[in-house]
Amino acid sequence: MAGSEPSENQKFCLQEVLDTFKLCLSDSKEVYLEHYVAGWRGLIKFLNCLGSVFGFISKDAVNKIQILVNYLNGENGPHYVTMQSMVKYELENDLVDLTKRGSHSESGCRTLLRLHRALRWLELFLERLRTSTEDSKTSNMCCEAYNESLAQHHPWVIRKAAGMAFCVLPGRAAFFEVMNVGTPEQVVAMLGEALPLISEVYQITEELYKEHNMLDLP
Ligand SMILES: CCCCCCCCCCCCC/C=C/[C@@H](O)[C@H](COP(=O)(O)O)NC(=O)CCCCCCCCCCCCCCC
Repeated sequence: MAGSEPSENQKFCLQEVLDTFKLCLSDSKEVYLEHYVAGWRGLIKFLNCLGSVFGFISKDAVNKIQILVNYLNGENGPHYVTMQSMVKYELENDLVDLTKRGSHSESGCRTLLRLHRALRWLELFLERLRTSTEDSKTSNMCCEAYNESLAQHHPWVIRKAAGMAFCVLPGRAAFFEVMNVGTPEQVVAMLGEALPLISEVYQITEELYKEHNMLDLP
């Protein structure tokens, strides 16, 4: 179960994240929540390696992951096996605040939407990393990816705090080392393998939310 994944403070390994994203899709292209959440847990490990400045980001992500894990392990767990079944179940049972925050402010659907938007940031950032050169700045790549995605959903104060955190990101070489893959060439190759997987999971989720008019859940 997702709840028994290795803890967030263990050493990060990109291969592991890649493996969990590979497990995310069923034959019929449904997204397994258990593996999606495990993928995020792996990524949070990375964030935790970067230091306490990123604590406020990792805290929010961990909190959201925990909400989903609680549903998954709860009495209605079988409805939360895939994103598709979760959406169906929560909508059919009026468990989602659709226009303004009310009694379902922690629905699975709205919680997952926050992670989904962050996955777009990840996709854009990793693509920049993959095509970067030795003198590229991780802080610039991260900031550009953020402005093109998540920033549009964040209030000024969060954007400001995120911008400050980006400034202390390690340089490209140190960043690649934390990824724990091998030489920069090997990192780039693995990013090339990971990106299509992440991108497919993102697209499927995006379509699902669009189909149900849920891309702006409060
Ligand atoms: C590597 C550098 C990491 C930079 C992370 C970039 C994302 C910046 C996000 C800033 C979020 C700030 C925290 C608060 C957010 C919430 O307000 C906001 C809205 O939630 P609400 O509607 O419940 O209020 N929450 C969110 O948008 C969810 C944010 C989740 C962020 C997860 C970021 C995980 C980063 C993992 C890094 C992995 C890098 C891997 C490289 C191989």
